Amino acid sequence: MSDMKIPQVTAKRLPLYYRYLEKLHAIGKRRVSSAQLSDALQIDPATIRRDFSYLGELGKKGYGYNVNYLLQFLRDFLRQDEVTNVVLVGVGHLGTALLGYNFYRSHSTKIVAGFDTDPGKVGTEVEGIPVFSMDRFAEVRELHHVEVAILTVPANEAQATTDRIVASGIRGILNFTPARLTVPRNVRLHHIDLTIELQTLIYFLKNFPPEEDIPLTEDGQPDGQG
Ligand SMILES: NC(=O)c1ccc[n+]([C@@H]2O[C@H](COP(=O)([O-])OP(=O)(O)OC[C@H]3O[C@@H](n4cnc5c(N)ncnc54)[C@H](O)[C@@H]3O)[C@@H](O)[C@H]2O)c1
Repeated sequence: MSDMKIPQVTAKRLPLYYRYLEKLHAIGKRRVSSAQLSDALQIDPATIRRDFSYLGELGKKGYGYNVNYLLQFLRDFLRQDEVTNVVLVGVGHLGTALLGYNFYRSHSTKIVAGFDTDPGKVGTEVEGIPVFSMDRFAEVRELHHVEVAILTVPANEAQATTDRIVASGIRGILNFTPARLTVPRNVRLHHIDLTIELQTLIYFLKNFPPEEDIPLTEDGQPDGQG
């Protein structure tokens, strides 16, 4: 169904419709008219009708659209149910916090397993997520079709761990360690360095103070701004 040819402008609007329909569904609404959708999303009703016409016979004249049906249709179309499984390596302080967070705002990403070398952690569950030994990495990765790993091991373990998980089939790494990692060209590496983020914030605060910090002249104009 998602291979259906629809104009790009329409395809871009589909997630907007989807999110709004999800809201309607959550409050128990069963029907919606193109005029109501138009009001809520600020999209011309004719455009909405045309967009939906690309998707097939979805609405009846004078009845509007069935929220449930439309939602299911768009869900299939957008494959919103498809979840990307992710693993986390290094279930320490930061790793535990991230397992607890588990990207709860996204329905499409989920940490399915943690890995650690500490025998005291292996075989336990942290925030309901099982922790495995590194020996089982390849097996668990394959079982859950995981291509993305979050790295929260100590910096001096980061490169060796990276080499190991990449050899097991990981193709994307979110690196929270301060280590500068080397990966093959077919692996995507994203680095999150909280120290640099914090220092950048402090630098900007010092050198480019927010508006409120600019001293005002007596008549309320920013000082030295003419
Ligand atoms: N804690 C923070 O606020 C914070 C913030 C930013 C970045 N970091 C970085 O994140 C990383 C983790 O920090 P932390 O405070 O959670 O450390 P931590 O020592 O609490 O946790 C590290 C975990 O990794 C495990 N581990 C060690 N070697 C391993 C290996 N080879 N394979 C798998 N697991 C291994 C340890 O057993 C431990 O559970 C560090 O590199 C740190 O610099 C931490």
